[in-house]
Amino acid sequence: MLYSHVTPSDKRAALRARLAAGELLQLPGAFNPLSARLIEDKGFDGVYVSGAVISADLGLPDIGLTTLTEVATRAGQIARMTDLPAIVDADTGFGEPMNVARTVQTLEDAGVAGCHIEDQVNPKRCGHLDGKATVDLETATKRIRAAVDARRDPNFLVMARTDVRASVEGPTGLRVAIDRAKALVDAGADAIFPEAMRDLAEFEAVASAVDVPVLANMTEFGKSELFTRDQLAAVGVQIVIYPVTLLRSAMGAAERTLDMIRETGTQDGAVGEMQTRARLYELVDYAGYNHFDTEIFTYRP
Ligand SMILES: C[C@](O)(C(=O)O)[C@H](CC(=O)O)C(=O)O
Ligand SMILES: [Mg+2]
Repeated sequence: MLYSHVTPSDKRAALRARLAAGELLQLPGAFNPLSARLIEDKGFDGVYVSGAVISADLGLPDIGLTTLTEVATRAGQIARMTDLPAIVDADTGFGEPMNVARTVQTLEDAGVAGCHIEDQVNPKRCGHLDGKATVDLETATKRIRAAVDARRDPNFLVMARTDVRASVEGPTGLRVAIDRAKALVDAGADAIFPEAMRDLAEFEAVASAVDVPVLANMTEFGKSELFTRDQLAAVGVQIVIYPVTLLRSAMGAAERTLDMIRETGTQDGAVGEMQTRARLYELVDYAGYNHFDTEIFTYRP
């Protein structure tokens, strides 16, 4: 009822413990606070808050137009609705090292369990688009060091994302990505997000080169194939995100329903696919609110 009863520091400690135990964690992207409840209800390990989704939700392309305030607010709204840890996409940290420090403290205050900071130039773009440019290693490591120094909860997970694998300007390629991943771990990164890996062998090469958890981004229509949990576990990946999957699914269903209403004059044929009123009420825990007033939950299916 109302919100998660697990504190942000307990969520962070739990996330750390599971990663330290060598588990593989699956984090679907929540496109709103309600979907975070669904992710928890279905037994997932955590919730991802995607920059691409926050941008798309606002009708914007994912090219660094969103602000720290917008991202932290949305991440906080999502994080507070679930007992699961939430990891948020902090893009480039919203500026250079001093901004990164402020970003980390703001995200800590928002109650998330961790974030990732990438080495693209400002303004960034979606990691699976062509034409990306990355900063030099010194700037990339400074961002991570600033993030690590700024956090007040040592369990807040600072993850470094490197986009060099598929960048066209600046250093590029798998070898550079691996060297950079190692340098980012030396700078204090708790985990590595190697963006736009081409195959399982590339994930394996990164995972075996660093002694921190590695994240695999299973985004659709991108540069990486969609591997299964077991395939990724076998090559040493520990965190898997499905960043835009639920938004794409929901928007696909919305489009089909709109077409149906236009074509047939009614949504009746789509009702079977919809989440029922009863299920929605279950997710928002209407019944729990009877604690305050027994007249609130009067709905019977
Ligand atoms: C993971 C990602 O950074 C995101 O914002 O969710 C995106 C996902 C996408 O655009 O499909 C990315 O750059 O990979
Ligand atoms: Mg992003």
